[in-house]
Amino acid sequence: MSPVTEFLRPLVLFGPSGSGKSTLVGKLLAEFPDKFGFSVSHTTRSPRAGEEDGKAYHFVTREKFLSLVAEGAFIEHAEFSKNLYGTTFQAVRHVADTGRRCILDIDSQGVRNIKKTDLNPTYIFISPPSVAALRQRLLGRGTETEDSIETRLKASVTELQYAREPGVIDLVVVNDDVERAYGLFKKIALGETTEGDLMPELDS
Ligand SMILES: Nc1ncnc2c1ncn2[C@@H]1O[C@H](COP(=O)(O)OP(=O)(O)OP(=O)(O)O)[C@@H](O)[C@H]1O
Repeated sequence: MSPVTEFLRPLVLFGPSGSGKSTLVGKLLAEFPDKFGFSVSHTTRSPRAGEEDGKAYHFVTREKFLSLVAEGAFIEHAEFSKNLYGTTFQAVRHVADTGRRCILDIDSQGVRNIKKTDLNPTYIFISPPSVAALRQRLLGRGTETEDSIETRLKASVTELQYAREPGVIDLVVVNDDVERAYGLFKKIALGETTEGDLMPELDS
């Protein structure tokens, strides 16, 4: 693979809610706005004022969305407040066509779906240093109820078990100190050869 083709392989980030995926991606996009990008999602919700079709979202009818689901066009899709949202394989490929590396923040089911395709991304697991730190960060973010934190912590066990299966991930980044974690994440994202962190035990 040429260095350019190698760089344009999508970058899949997964890891428990609160492990710091958005934080790390936010820093990367701020530092390198022209090198990386997100895919444009499909949605059945109506456009808000100023939202252009194909930019914020691909706005489609429910009927069209469901036909795309039937064709297997989506990496992942979900329903929120009666509207469907999803990421198509095509939208991810399109980012590479514009010369940027596509970043995908998805859960383990999305990873399983991508593994059935020829998209050939690099899989990075963003791990918290401990479950206690994860709980603390979810609390500190102030976006979750106590119930939602417990649900997210339970779901994190599934994500971790899957990440530990042989061959699932390429590299681990432990988000302990954010600047250290970002330094490693940046190297991987830019396609530099580097070793990842060791997967922490995370049993307590
Ligand atoms: N290394 C770090 N040390 C301390 N706090 C951190 C660190 N990294 C991120 N945080 C904080 O932890 C919280 C969770 O981080 P973030 O929202 O990036 O997680 P996420 O993995 O994107 O979660 P979700 O999957 O729910 O979107 C945020 O409030 C963030 O500011």
